[in-house]
Formats: sequence, C-alpha cells, structure tokens
Amino acid sequence: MIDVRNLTRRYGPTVAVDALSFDVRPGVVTGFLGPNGSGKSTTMRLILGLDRPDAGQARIGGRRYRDLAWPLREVGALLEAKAFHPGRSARAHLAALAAGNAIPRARVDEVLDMVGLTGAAGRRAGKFSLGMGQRLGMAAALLGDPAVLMFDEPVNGLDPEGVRWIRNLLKSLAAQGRTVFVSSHLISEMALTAERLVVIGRGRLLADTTVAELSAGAESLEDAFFRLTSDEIEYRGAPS
Ligand SMILES: Nc1ncnc2c1ncn2[C@@H]1O[C@H](COP(=O)(O)OP(=O)(O)OP(=O)(O)O)[C@@H](O)[C@H]1O
Repeated sequence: MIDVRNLTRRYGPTVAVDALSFDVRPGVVTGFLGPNGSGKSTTMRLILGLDRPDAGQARIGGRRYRDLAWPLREVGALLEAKAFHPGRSARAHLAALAAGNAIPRARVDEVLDMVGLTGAAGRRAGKFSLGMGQRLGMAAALLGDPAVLMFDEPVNGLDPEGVRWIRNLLKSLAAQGRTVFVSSHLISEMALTAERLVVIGRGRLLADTTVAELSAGAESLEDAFFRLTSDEIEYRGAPS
C-alpha cells in the first residue's frame, strides 16, 4: 500500500505537485496517467525519498521511505533505464545490490530467471539493448521481493514483444498481492494493463478511479482521458 497525503513540491514558481492525495492498493495494477509535465515523475521521486516535499507526505506500508530499515526489501522501483555501471555484468550488478541490502546471493539467479536474462547474465550491461536494460531494471526492482513496486514509463521505447512482456509481468506481480504503481503516457497500454487509475494534471488529482468507471461515460478510455485533462494541458495548438 502506498498513501500520498497533501503532497506538494514546488520548483521556483512551478508547482510540480499540488496538494496531491491518493492511495495505491495491493492486488491490482494502478496506472498513473497525466499529460507531459503533470508531475508523475516528481510524485514517484517524492514517494521514493529521492526528493523532499514542501508539504504533505508519502508513505509505503505506513512508513516514510527514509524510515524503512531495508528499502529494497519493501519497495522496488524502475525509474530510468540503464541505471547501472556499464562495465559490470548483469549478474555482478545484481550481486552488488544484493550484498548492500542483506539479500541472499541465491536471489540474484532467481530474478535473472524471472526476467529472462539467465543466458545474458555474464555480459556487460553497458552492451545491453534497451529491452534488456529494462529487464535488468525489473530484476533489480524484484531483487528484495518487495510488496510494493513502482515503475516510471517502463514500456517507453520497447518493441511489441517487450511491451507485452512487461504488461504480463505487472499483472502477475499484482495477482501475487503486491502493490503495483506504473506511470505511462500510453493510455491504450494502461487500458490493457491497469485496473485502477490515478490521473493528474498540473500536479493536481483529476481522477482516482477504475479503468472501467472512467471508460463508462465515454467512447473509449482515451476520450475520457482527453476530456478530463483538456483544461490541464499547458500548450495547445490553435483550434482548427
Ligand atoms: N528538478 C527540477 N527542477 C525544476 N523543475 C522541475 C524539476 N523536476 C520537474 N520539474 C518541473 O515540474 C513539472 C512536473 O515534472 P515531472 O517530470 O514530474 O512531470 P511528468 O508528468 O513526469 O512529465 P513527463 O510525462 O513529461 O515525464 C514540470 O513543469 C517540470 O518542468
């Protein structure tokens, strides 16, 4: 469970996250949607203690990130691809993370297998394709067997096979009872992956609902999304 209460973050005159409150529940995939610059990445960084809020707070399993004794064992996150040393093998990268977080070494091979990287485990991660890099990032997120998982735009740039693989992985992690929170620009992809949705615009909450409910009053989830966010997009072309 993730709970976000009155979370606010300003950068100079920009209010990136504006008194945002929502819960992310276990057992389902929750999509995090919003136009470019609406504050999704900032919110995720605040939840993960990578940035400090000006007001409010975010908690994981009832505790702030900085109060977690072994963060990697409570929350796994994939924020950007290729967040690893390029000269290290995939296995060495994961082994270093495991050692630093008191995670048994045997778990490294388990997660390599889960993400389909067993055959490439000895290769230098710097030579990995984008899809392999995402798989390695997923393996790192899963290493501590955490109950809460967060992914920022995990399918960006992936081929259809990679997109489907991530979709199925997220669903199976939620089916195991984990809390899965995933941001995306791709509304059609979220319609296939998520059950619940948190939608924001200019840092503010626009909807905290299910995919089914949001789609119900519109022709498609995409139409419902554009209706919801139409006043929130900073730069629009002139009306045709
Ligand atoms: N470190 C920073 N310094 C200054 N402004 C920032 C910083 N990080 C984010 N912002 C601003 O805060 C707002 C929210 O940005 P954020 O990256 O969280 O949005 P986003 O929804 O993740 O966008 P995208 O979908 O384009 O990735 C934007 O106006 C952005 O320019």
